[in-house]
Amino acid sequence: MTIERRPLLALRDVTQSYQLPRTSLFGPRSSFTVLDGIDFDVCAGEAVGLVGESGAGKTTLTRILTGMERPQRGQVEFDGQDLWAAGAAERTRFRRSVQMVLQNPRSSLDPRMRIGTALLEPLRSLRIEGNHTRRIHEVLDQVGLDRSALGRFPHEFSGGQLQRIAIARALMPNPRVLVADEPVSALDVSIQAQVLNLLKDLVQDLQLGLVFIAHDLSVVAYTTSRVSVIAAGRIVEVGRPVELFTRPAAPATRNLVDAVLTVESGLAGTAL
Ligand SMILES: Nc1ncnc2c1ncn2[C@@H]1O[C@H](COP(=O)(O)OP(=O)(O)OP(=O)(O)O)[C@@H](O)[C@H]1O
Repeated sequence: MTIERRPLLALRDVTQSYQLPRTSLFGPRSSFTVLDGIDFDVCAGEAVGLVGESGAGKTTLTRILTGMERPQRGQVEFDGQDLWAAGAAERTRFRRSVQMVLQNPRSSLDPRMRIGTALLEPLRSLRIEGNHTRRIHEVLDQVGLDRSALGRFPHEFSGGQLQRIAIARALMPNPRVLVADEPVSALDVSIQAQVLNLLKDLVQDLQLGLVFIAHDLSVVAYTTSRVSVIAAGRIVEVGRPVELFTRPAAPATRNLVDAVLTVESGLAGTAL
């Protein structure tokens, strides 16, 4: 018996291009295709990875996936509904349901705002009503932070704790999908695993969909069960991370794996 996969969030045949500036006063404007026929999805309780060289299109894909940019062609589907064809109520539901975790919590959290206020902020901006204090306590428990954090400022926390706070902030609207763009690359290696384990636990416990973008292939392999490789705006390979990274088929995947091996052999050659 085959179990039907029902994606929570999906891109279907998404294409995006940008107009380039004219090279002469009356010359034609040419365009640059950043994403070309992209299919990408995530189900509830699933962590999927997105890897690709710099400039491959990851940021643009993320902006479209989170509704920040409208694709020129193709669909963004959330819970089976076309985001850009949906009405205002559906759009609002989407904005609450898909949240981002950014790379550097030191720059994504306002240094002058106490943590309690920072956690309330998404509820205010998304006009979510209810018992906010109870919600804050619930979310602090989910990310393993003490309530004493609420009255403190960002500079009083370590990088790992701050990323927990940033994850808590993303969880406040009770999303169904988290999109994490390099969530541990600004952290010490020793605490990266703690944040990755937290994300993995949240995927299981809350049945979240997680889209995980990172340069570090070992981090992607640890966190996700399926990876898409993007190169020059196209998805060139999809598979289970360990298989993909040990037996890459697409040249772009091979390049990513070779880049890791080059760095590792370079490090092995340095006298520490
Ligand atoms: N608004 C824009 N106008 C023109 N070109 C753009 C625009 N946004 C992105 N690009 C180009 O599209 C390509 C893909 O960019 P994108 O930022 O999505 O890549 P990326 O994979 O996220 O790279 P990185 O990992 O370096 O952030 C790049 O060549 C970039 O210069």
